[in-house]
Amino acid sequence: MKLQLALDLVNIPQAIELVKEVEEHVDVVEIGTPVVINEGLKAVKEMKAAFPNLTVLADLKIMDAAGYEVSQASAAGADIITILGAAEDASIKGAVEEAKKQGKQILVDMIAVKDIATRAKELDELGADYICVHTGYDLQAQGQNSFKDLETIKSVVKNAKTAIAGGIKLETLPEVIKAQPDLVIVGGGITGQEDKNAAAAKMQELIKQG
Ligand SMILES: O=C(CO)[C@H](O)[C@H](O)COP(=O)(O)O
Repeated sequence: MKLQLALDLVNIPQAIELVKEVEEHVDVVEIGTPVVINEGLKAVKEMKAAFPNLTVLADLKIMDAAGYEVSQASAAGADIITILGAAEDASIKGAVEEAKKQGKQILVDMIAVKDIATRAKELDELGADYICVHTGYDLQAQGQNSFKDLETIKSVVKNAKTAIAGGIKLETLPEVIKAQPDLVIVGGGITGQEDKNAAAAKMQELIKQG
């Protein structure tokens, strides 16, 4: 099980400073969608240049023109690129094919997918590297989470790794760990803490204990 730090509400210098604080305790650094919208793939490029040994995920949430967008994110240095599970199969195939060509990986974000079990099974067969259940900010605000959806994908997915994102905090992490995803994605649960290093360290400790 690995820990991914999601950076969403920062600019590039703030993102780099934040990673310096927690680098030793995280496995993957995510350049979040708002950062890519504000700063472009330059954010991925600068993060990879600053931390060449860290795995960098570009949270592009691709919906179309998938092969092209994966090729651009790969050229910027992303190791993992996200596409939406709601995208057409042709787009998923395009993303997977291009990622394979570039030696990169695809994480499929299940945000807004209604029939999680059926779609996860299909995405697994289409060759996704990761399938990620995700409660976005707008549904977190309504008190929702993805813990049940994680169990659902764990029961149907045969090849892909599983991931979970959306409002995970130190207090809720034990429940997530119980379901044994391959990747736990945490944004505000680390970046919103006064002592970010301590928060990331504690989370990584719990994750390592499994
Ligand atoms: O992709 C995202 C929002 O669309 C976030 O990166 C993801 O939800 C993790 O952040 P947080 O732990 O703050 O919810």
